[in-house]
Order: sequence, then C-alpha cells, then structure tokens
Amino acid sequence: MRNHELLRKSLRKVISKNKGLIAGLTLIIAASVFSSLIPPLVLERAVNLLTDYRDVSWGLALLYFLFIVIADILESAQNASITIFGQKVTHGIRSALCEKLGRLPADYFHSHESGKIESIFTNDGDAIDVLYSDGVVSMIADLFKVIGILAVIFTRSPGLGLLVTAVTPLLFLFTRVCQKRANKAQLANRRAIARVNGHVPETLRCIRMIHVLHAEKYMEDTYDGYIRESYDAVEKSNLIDSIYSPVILLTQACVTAVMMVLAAKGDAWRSFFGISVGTAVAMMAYVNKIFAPLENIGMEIQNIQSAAAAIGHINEFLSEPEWNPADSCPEQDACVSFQHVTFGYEKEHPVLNDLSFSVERGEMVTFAGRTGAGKTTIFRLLTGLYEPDSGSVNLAGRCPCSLRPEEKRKVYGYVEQSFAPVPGTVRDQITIYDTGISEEQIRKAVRLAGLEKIIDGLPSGLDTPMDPQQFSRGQLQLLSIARAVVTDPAILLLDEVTASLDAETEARVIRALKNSSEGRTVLTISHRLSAALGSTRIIEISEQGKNTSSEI
Ligand SMILES: Nc1ncnc2c1ncn2[C@@H]1O[C@H](COP(=O)(O)OP(=O)(O)OP(=O)(O)O)[C@@H](O)[C@H]1O
Repeated sequence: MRNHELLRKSLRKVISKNKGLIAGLTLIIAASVFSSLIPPLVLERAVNLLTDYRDVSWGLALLYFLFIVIADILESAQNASITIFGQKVTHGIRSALCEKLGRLPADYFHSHESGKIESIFTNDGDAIDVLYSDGVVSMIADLFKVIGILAVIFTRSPGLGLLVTAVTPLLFLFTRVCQKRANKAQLANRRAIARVNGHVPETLRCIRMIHVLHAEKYMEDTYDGYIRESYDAVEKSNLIDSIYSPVILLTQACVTAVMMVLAAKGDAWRSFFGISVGTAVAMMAYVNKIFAPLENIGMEIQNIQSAAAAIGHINEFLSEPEWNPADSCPEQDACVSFQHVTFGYEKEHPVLNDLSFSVERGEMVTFAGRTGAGKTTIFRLLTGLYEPDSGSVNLAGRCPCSLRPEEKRKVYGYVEQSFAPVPGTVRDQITIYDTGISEEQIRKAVRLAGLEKIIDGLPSGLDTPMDPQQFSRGQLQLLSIARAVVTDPAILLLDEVTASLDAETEARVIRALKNSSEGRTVLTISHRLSAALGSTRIIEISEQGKNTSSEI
C-alpha cells in the first residue's frame, strides 16, 4: 500500500463512522454563515426607516436581536462540532498509530530513536489534532464567510465591493507576514524556555560539583543567556501584536472614510456606492466582520503548513514494514531447540553462527559464554522478538514467532535482569491486566515467589497502588518471578536474574526460583545460578556464536 493511502484509509474509516456528524457539521456551517449575514441587513432596514422619520416596529427590533442571538448560537455550535470532528479524526489516527506500534518488529525499535517515535505520538498527533480542530474545516467555514460578506457588499454597494476586494489581498498579505514573524518569535521563546527548564534541574542536580569546580559563573551566564533569548523573543512578538491591531483598525476606518467621501461626491458616485444611511451602517458592519475570518484564515494556513510535516512523519510510520512471522515451522520432539541457526541484528554481522542445541522437557540448562557472545540474543529468538536469518527455532514444538500474544505466557515465563513496572496496582504487576488469571493463580504465584509477607504488609495488599520505591531490588525480582510463573508456563527463561543483587538477597531469589522451577524446563543465563539451581547441563556459546555442550 502506498504511503498516503495508509493515512487516507484511517481518515476514510473515521469519516464513514461519523457520516451523521459530518452532515450536521456541513449544515451548521451553512446556517452559521447565512445567519451571520442577516443582522446588518435588518439594521439597514431599521436605520433607513428612522432616517425617513418612520417608526421602527418592535418586531423589527426583536428580529435584529433574534438574528444576533441565532448567529452567536450557530457559531458556538459550529466551533463545538468542528472540535468534536477534529477529536474524532485525531482519535482515529492515534488509534491507527497505536495498532501499528503493536505490529512493528522488534528491530524497528533498535533502529529508531525512542524520542522520535514518541514525538510521532505526541507532537505529530497534536499537529493533526490542530489541523482538523483549527485548520481545514474552520478554514472552509471562514472562506465561506468572507465570500458571503463580499457577495452581500457587492449586491448592496458595487463600489464598496470593489474597494474591499482590492484591499482584502493586501490585508491578508500583511496578516500572514505578521503571523509568520509572531510565530517565529513564539517558537524562539518556547525554545529558550525549554532550555531554561532543562538548565535549572541540571544545575540543582549537579550543585555540589558546580561549587567544587567553581562553575557558578558559567552556570549563571548560561542561565542569563537563555533568559535574554526568551526576553528578546517575547519583545519581538509584542511589537508585532502592537503594530497589527492598529493597522487593521486604521484600514477599516480608511475603507469606511473612502466609501463615505466618494458617496458624498454626487449622484453618479452615490448610486455606484449605493449609499443610503442604512446601507452605510450595514456596510460598515460588514467591513468590520470581514477582518476576523481573514485573520483566522491566516492562522489556519499556518496550522495546515505545520501539520504537513506531521502528516509526512505519520505516513512514514504507518508504512513501516510489519512483523510478519512464518506461521508454521518444522515440528521438533525436543522442548526447546535451535537447528543450524544463524542470526545477526545486521545481516552482515552475524551474532549466532550455525548454532544447534536441544533441551528436553524438564531439563535445567545454563547458557554460558563471554560477554557479547549472544546469550541474550538466544532468549530474544526464543521469545519470538526476532526471527533467525537461517535455520529454525522451536519452543514447545512451535515456532516462537507464530505464538499468538495470549498463548505466549502459557508457553514461557521470562525473568529479566531488572523488573519493568507497569502502571496500576501490585496485582497488575503480576497479571499485566490479564483478567483471565484467577485469584488462586495469583496467590500461588505470590507463594512460589516468596512474596506473601511483603504483600500482606502493604496497606491494601495486592490492591495497593504500585510504587517501585516501596520495594527493594530483590523484592522487585521476586515480583518478576511471580509475573513469570502466574500463568503456569512450561518453560522458564531466566536472564541474569540475580546479576545486580547482594549475596543475601540473591539467596532469597534463588529460593523463590527453586520453588518456581519445579516441573518446568528451565533455561538460565548465569554461571552462578547454574550450580545453585541444580542445572544439569551448561551450553557454552563461543565467540563465533557456536556452542559446545558439557554435562555438569
Ligand atoms: N539490538 C541490538 N542491535 C544490534 N546489536 C545488538 C543488539 N543487541 C545486542 N547486540 C549485539 O549482539 C551481540 C550479542 O549480544 P547479547 O546481548 O546477546 O550478548 P550476551 O552474551 O547476552 O552478553 P552479556 O553477557 O554481556 O549480556 C553483542 O555484540 C551486542 O553488541
């Protein structure tokens, strides 16, 4: 599928789901534009009656107020519907981004900086939000408003119509120049403020070192530099603001004055400008009305331009190749096996070279080898994060990549070097939001991991909100073990589980692992653990990513 088609597909999905809202929005915009044109016409009629020394009926006066109220209500409804539509589109695109994230292969996250991915979800997502809430649709509404006002002015006063048509492009140009400069200044201010925000905590964090190295002056000067940048930028932005409004007011006054002077010149001019007193009042109202949508259109163009880059990033992200694992692989008798596996994160630099080994059900095997030999890589292939370049990997008779997400936790439990908390309660740390896990399973996992006393000591037990500060490093590893065994998996993968623990804590973790390993096939990375857990075999991974196997 081509790049833009992916974004279009997301948009089409949102549009087809919200046909009613879009039809309503179109009607509201039409009604809002139409109703905003009526009050000056009623005013024209009233003033003409007054200047002819005739009575203005209560009905006409009420009609005037009624249309003002209706126009205001419709404008609010228009803004609200545009915001709702914008939110729906943004929600649709953000959901598409999130679904895409789940389908990306593991190496995407190694070849792309996390900051850039985050920025697609935050900054680019926000730019799309602004594009639809305060860009495309509002611009169409404002354009209709300008066209409507010009049309009425032309029918009432062709001369004034020509005058306004001549002035409008100049005014629009002036508005754009001011907006661009103001935006540039605001951006510079935001950059300077961001630097200040980074500088202050950095200074506080390193305050001792700053005093020791006498770097106070340098830190002060840097801070002053950022503040000056911000001050200059704000000053520039204020200057533009202070010029813009008077120029607009002056132009309005000039147009009105020219209209009046020319209309007063004689019959031919008067008929060209179509001026009765009432029409003059109405035209002044229209001239005043045309500037607001013009200014808005300038801002909306700005929003659309800023969103162009965001659309590019989102398109690029949506067209990234997806995780497309083989759905079947040769059946193997062994519980875990590698058959002539060659794999490299970059194809030209293989980490594992023609690696073969197999582990029988119930075996306890340790992988050893120098740092960087590829032990963790073996686990990454076993958990299906990567596919081998050649050869086959088998886990419980299945190709790991073909395991559906809901199957994975039943086949293997994975304990890493450090615990990765998830938002929520202590219970959520164990279940990872899997509502299919029963209370009994959770209690059993807590018991196996030796966490009973710790959890009983928490204010609300398992339902205590998770705060990693409440747990020591060893206790967090016990939580990792409970998380790995709660689904009663057949295979346990332990990657340097006790690497960063002191001897006493390590002993507790080993006790928990021993309890949890019973009846399972256990693969560990760690020399120290192999003896403590009672491994029966060590598979040594050599520098070339091959293996030698030795019995203990
Ligand atoms: N995501 C990655 N992208 C590119 N190269 C990687 C990636 N992860 C690991 N490597 C490289 O692959 C090789 C094997 O790494 P791996 O982590 O599997 O080794 P290890 O034997 O587990 O090492 P250690 O004992 O230090 O944990 C190393 O040279 C490492 O630099």
